[in-house]
Amino acid sequence: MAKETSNGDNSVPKPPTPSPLRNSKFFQSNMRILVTGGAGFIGSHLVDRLMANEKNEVIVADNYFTGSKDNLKKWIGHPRFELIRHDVTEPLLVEVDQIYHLACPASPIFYKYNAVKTIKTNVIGTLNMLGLAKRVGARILLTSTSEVYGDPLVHPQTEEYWGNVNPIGVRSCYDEGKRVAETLMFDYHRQHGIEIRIARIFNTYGPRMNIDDGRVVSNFIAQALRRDEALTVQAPGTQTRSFCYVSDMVDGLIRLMEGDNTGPINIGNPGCEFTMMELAETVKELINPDVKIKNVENTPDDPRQRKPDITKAKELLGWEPKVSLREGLPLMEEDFRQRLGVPKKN
Ligand SMILES: NC(=O)c1ccc[n+]([C@@H]2O[C@H](COP(=O)([O-])OP(=O)(O)OC[C@H]3O[C@@H](n4cnc5c(N)ncnc54)[C@H](O)[C@@H]3O)[C@@H](O)[C@H]2O)c1
Ligand SMILES: O=C(O)[C@H]1O[C@H](OP(=O)(O)OP(=O)(O)OC[C@H]2O[C@@H](n3ccc(=O)[nH]c3=O)[C@H](O)[C@@H]2O)[C@H](O)[C@@H](O)[C@@H]1O
Repeated sequence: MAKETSNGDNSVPKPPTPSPLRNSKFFQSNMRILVTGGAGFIGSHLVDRLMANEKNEVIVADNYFTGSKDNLKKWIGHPRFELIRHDVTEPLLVEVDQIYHLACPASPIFYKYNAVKTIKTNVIGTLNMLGLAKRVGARILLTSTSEVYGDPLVHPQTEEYWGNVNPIGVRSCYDEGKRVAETLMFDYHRQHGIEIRIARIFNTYGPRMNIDDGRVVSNFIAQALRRDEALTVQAPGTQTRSFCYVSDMVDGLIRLMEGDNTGPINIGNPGCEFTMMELAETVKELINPDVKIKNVENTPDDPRQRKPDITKAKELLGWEPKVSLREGLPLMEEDFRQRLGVPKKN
């Protein structure tokens, strides 16, 4: 027997009818949102913000490589929340309206640990999430990175800058991986009409970063709080980063998802550009004036300068960061003190 079709010519199958429960009392939320990598640092803060809206139902898919259930413990068991142990390099079948695709190790130590897996996560993982978005008609946001600009020759970096990236270096699994992920997003958008959003995130810090994450802010705070450790400034110490507090970042990501622009859009804090030596001195001043600072060797291809031009974020999203580094560091210090069991002396 011929299949019933939408246009009567037997070629295009009719779309499935929505579940009869869709409009019943059992269907409570207006928006079902998937957050991949939601057990990680930025992801768990994003989940907190999304869960604060009672109209949202949130599903987290994470393989716990760098994330932890601990970051989500207040939501486990909540009727609007689900947590799935899942690796995005495998397909995932869930019915959702929006996908925040964050899954990917972010600290250089962790993304270099298994470089092949990192590139698979960026490429196959993003393909899988785009396939899901296509199947269910969901809008998808990719958390790309300022690392797509490589070791930038333009300062500050605008979204139009194509970057200066080593395609065969030790960081390539991450920065070239994210560049391919951006390409896939745009190809699915052009070819299949998928609604996409791309955020280029610049160095973000805050509570819940892994204590031994290896990134500079978490390293310096942990070193300042642990006895007999020095702040390890990697050579030459004049390299810069611009540090964005996590609540500002989450606000920017949600505005991008909710708005009308595909991006890519830089989200970061240009007001907080510091050299690594200046950052070490600020941590010393604010957290432990007795801590020593020592120079150590750097790793290959470390970008020498980085600062976002956020004109687009301001104009298109009405977004700009609010939290300065001097305000953000003490908030992170408090969280690290609790987790390390180092109370503040009065
Ligand atoms: N924090 C930053 O400064 C920064 C800057 C630029 C871009 N980003 C991007 O933002 C996202 C989140 O970064 P973060 O700082 O929260 O890092 P994070 O390492 O804390 O979180 C990443 C999460 O993804 C999960 N994950 C990794 N590989 C996975 C896989 N194959 N399948 C399922 N889950 C997987 C991890 O377990 C973890 O929970 C990443 O995509 C990262 O590239 C972060
Ligand atoms: O914002 C981004 O786009 C990217 O930024 C970071 O990459 P990176 O800037 O190299 O992050 P860190 O490892 O925190 O290094 C920042 C700087 O601090 C220096 N550093 C790091 C650690 C340390 O103990 N001491 C130190 O001086 C590094 O040499 C580097 O110059 C993140 O790790 C990436 O996930 C993210 O995509």
